[in-house]
Amino acid sequence: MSKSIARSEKAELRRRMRTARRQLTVYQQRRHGRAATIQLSRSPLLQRAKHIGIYWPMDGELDIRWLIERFTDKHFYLPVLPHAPRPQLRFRRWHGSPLTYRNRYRIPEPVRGDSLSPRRLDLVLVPLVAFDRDGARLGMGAGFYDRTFAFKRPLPGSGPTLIGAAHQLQCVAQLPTDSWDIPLGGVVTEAGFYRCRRA
Ligand SMILES: Nc1nc2c(c(=O)[nH]1)N(C=O)[C@@H](CNc1ccc(C(=O)N[C@@H](CCC(=O)O)C(=O)O)cc1)CN2
Ligand SMILES: Nc1ncnc2c1ncn2[C@@H]1O[C@H](COP(=O)(O)OP(=O)(O)OP(=O)(O)O)[C@@H](O)[C@H]1O
Repeated sequence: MSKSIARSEKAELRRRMRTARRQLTVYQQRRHGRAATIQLSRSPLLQRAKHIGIYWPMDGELDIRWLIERFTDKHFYLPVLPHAPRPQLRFRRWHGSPLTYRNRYRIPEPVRGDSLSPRRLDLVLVPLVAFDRDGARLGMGAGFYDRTFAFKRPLPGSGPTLIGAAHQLQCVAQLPTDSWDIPLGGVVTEAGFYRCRRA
């Protein structure tokens, strides 16, 4: 039996995982990013997808931007923070070129380009702070991805498949889940590509 993580330990876990991933060397970062990109490249899920949500890595997150160079026939989109009153992320087309605008968390965003409703993406590669084998995800704590993909809750097979992307060290024993959490359909790390049971 794997040990469960108590709800009260979430903040501490977030701090610990963010520190651990930031402390990876540049060399480890590159190796993990390349290995995970290769894992994804082999997956029929990625091969079949046309419209793919990706992210601009920050704070030691796994860097899988090589996918854009490898799959020039696919359309990639970056998350754009919502403006009140709408609480969901939008996804804007990105061709891989440098970006100058940064949002309030200092994460680069494209300022022009087609945006696509999150429902119309085929696959979303989701950044995360920690994950477990069942597809539970701990994020930065603002609930953006959960709110954006809340429409999947009553219909888990609808919309895009959500695949977490992380370093293997971000894998933990069972995370506590909340009613609003949207489970991941899988997770990719430098060590492999796991499909999860719950989604
Ligand atoms: N690369 C990447 N892009 C992403 C996300 C992510 O997790 N990773 N997001 C996933 O949801 C959204 C941004 N979510 C975020 C939520 C909270 C904080 C945050 O708390 N940042 C600071 C403190 C806040 C501040 O400076 O005002 C921190 O580092 O603690 C950052 C991003 C959209 N884009
Ligand atoms: N579908 C939703 N409707 C309303 N509020 C939501 C929804 N999903 C999440 N939230 C809110 O977002 C807050 C943060 O959620 P949580 O701690 O699970 O974020 P996270 O998944 O770690 O962060 P993120 O997705 O930004 O990386 C929760 O307190 C909750 O109130």
